[in-house]
Amino acid sequence: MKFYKMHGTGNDFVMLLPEESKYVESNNPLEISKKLCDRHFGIGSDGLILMLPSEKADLKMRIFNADGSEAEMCGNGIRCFAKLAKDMNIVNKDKIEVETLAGIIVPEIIRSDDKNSLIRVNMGTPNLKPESIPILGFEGKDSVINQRIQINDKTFLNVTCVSMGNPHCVIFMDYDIKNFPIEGIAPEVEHSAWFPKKTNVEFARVISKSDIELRVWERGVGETLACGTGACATAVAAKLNGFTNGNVNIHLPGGILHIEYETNNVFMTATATLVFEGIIEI
Ligand SMILES: N[C@@H](CCC[C@H](N)C(=O)O)C(=O)O
Repeated sequence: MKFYKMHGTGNDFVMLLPEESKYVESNNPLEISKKLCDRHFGIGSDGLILMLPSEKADLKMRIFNADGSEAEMCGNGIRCFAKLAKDMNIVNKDKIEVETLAGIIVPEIIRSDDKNSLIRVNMGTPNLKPESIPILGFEGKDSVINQRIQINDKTFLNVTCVSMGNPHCVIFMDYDIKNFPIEGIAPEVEHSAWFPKKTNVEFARVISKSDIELRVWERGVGETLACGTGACATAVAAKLNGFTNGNVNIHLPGGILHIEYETNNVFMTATATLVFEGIIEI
């Protein structure tokens, strides 16, 4: 099976074109994604992305995490998706509509060469309703902003929850984020009873009105070098808390994602890169 290995700021994906995607879709995508994403016995990636025909948009994207679970959306993945679709002549325009489980998302290629493209994505409107994230324990409330949450023996003092189609639990802290023991703490949040669909977990430190340092523990993956929806959720959460303006640079281990959030829609701008292509027997 032909595949393309791509990354967006270090968040890496195995990407398939429509013919291979249709095959995988009808042959247990959960198991195939676990196999392809395995860093020792497979190609190695944070997720598997399928490119499929759509009745509602130019194309449909399905994203499977490395553990085989399906997610609603992937911000870094959709930039890679747009680059691959244009470079492989699956679409013949720079701005495309992509059907996802989080609705129609619109990436636009700003500039491009063989390996790298700069892409701006209209990521849609963030949803703050507790039942949409979903988070339990806040029934009847409009949002979960700057809340104190207890998980097992740990108390998180400033938690803000945002859905970008997928769930995000943003925890602000004044801590040396680079040395934060994320592996020992984040899984308890991801799997906590507060989040019936589990959650992505963001550990954020506000550097200035326009810059945030971030590490992300992704649902179904573990720590990744970057998370597009996580960066958007963090930018929204920071603005709601009054920490930042609408235009922020999110500094992640894999690079910088630029996020714009004024009123309704969130826009994300960053690169998408083709690493290599190959053939694997499945
Ligand atoms: N890396 C992604 C998000 C992928 C899905 C996530 N792990 C989930 O389960 O919601 C991004 O760039 O947004």
